[in-house]
Order: sequence, then structure tokens, then C-alpha cells
Amino acid sequence: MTTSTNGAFDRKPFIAGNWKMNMDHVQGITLLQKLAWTLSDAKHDYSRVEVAVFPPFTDLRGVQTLVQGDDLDVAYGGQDLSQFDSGAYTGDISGQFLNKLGCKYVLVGHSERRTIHNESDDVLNAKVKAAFKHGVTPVLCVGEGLEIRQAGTHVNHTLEQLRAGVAGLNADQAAELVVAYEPVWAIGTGEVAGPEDAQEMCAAIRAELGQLFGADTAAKTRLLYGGSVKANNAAAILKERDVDGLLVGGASLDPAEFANIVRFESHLVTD
Ligand SMILES: O=C[C@H](O)COP(=O)(O)O
Repeated sequence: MTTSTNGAFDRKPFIAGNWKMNMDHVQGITLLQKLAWTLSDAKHDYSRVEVAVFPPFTDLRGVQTLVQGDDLDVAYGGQDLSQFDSGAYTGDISGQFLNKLGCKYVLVGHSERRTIHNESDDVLNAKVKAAFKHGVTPVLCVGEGLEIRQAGTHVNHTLEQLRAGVAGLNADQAAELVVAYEPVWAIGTGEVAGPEDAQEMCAAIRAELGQLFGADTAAKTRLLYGGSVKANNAAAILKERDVDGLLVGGASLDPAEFANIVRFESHLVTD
């Protein structure tokens, strides 16, 4: 059964763990095994809540082997991809390679790529298109820094990133796309945006997608929140109408904590 946290749309909740530059390929296998065991012990129903992990590139082959060998219902993806298909691009990874490794998703435009690697909106738009070209679903990350939040222009800023990232997509691609709203000031800081902040931005993103691609399409696009998510705040954020999932950083490195986030439904308090 496909479920939604809000019951209004047919969007399956999606909990994703971004390991960032943590976990070598041996540690990564152990982490994924522990996560799978914990979720299995808890009788997690993957048909109700989708689970994905984003390990470093060097872990992906091992993750693929484990997922296939143990028939795990966990999706996985790359943390970045090249805008190019192949060629003299030292250090880059093609979407084609990710597809070949069974990656279902790829992160595009994480704030750490935007700020540390200076990736521009044009490059990120090319990466979104490259992901679709190679059959990998992009998770486009958008969000504002602290100064922009304090200036009160966070919605405009984030929607500009969104518009640039989705330029040239068709409606089918926009429906398949996942967008992650990650306020930079809340990443790895312990500062979590309130559920109302997450809802404000996700509603604005959905409205903008509706303007660009039509309301029916926008109703299908899954929108995630990311930034200092833990098991004790996940359920409250996911109760919001336009928030369909979470992109979890630090807490995804602890299998018990991440499993608890995945099982957010068991923490939901009915009004
Ligand atoms: O990709 C994940 C986000 O950057 C959030 O990271 P965090 O949960 O460690 O704050």
C-alpha cells in the first residue's frame, strides 16, 4: 500500500541517509547490515516507508552486493554525479556508472557541493538532466544560509535555486524528481528548523512546481526536509502536509537512530 503522512496525496514517505564522507567500504557494509537487521527486527514495512542510503562512491559496489545478496529492500545512490557522460574529467563519476551499480537515486546540489565546490545553478541543472538521461532519479537539494534566513528572503532564494535546477525538465521528470529542502544553518549544527519552517518552504516549493509543471504534477513530487533531523524530531516534521520525507546526515551513521527515524510512524501522536 502506498501511504502518505498527510493522506492528501499518493506520495510514499521517503527517508534517506546521506553518509557524506564517512564510512569506508568495510564500515559501510557493517552499517547497512546493522540497519537492515534493526529494521527487520522491528518488522519495518518497506512498502509504507521507502528507505535509501547515500554512501561514498567507494562503498557503492559493496552496498550493491549486500543489497542483492541479502535481497534488501533498501535503495541507494551516489552523493553527486558529473554533468558529462564520459571523458577526460578526472575524479568525476558518470550517471551511467551509477546506473550500472544499481543506484536508484543521486544527490544533486547538496549545500556542501554548492559552497565547498562552488557548483553553480547551471552546472546543477546539467547534473539533474544527466541523472535523468542515465536513468537515475535526482534528489535536488535547495536551501538558504543563515544570512538569507535572517534577511527574510529565504523563500525567494530557495525558489530561485529550484527554478534553475528544474529548468528544461518535462512534467514526467518533475513528478519523479525529489526535492530536498535543507536550510544550511540547520545542517550539522543541532539547529533544526521547526516543522512550520519546513512546511512553509515545502508548500512554497510545491506551489512553484505547480506553476511550472501543473498542479497534478506538483502533487506527485516528493519533498524532503534535511537539517539536524533525529528520531525525536522526525515525526513532528513529517506530520506537515507538504513534507514527504527526510534527508538525514549525522543521525544516519547510527543504525539504531536512523531506524527509529525510518519508523517515525510509531512515534506519531494523533491529534
Ligand atoms: O544531507 C544531509 C544534510 O546535510 C543534513 O545533515 P545533518 O542531519 O547532519 O544536519
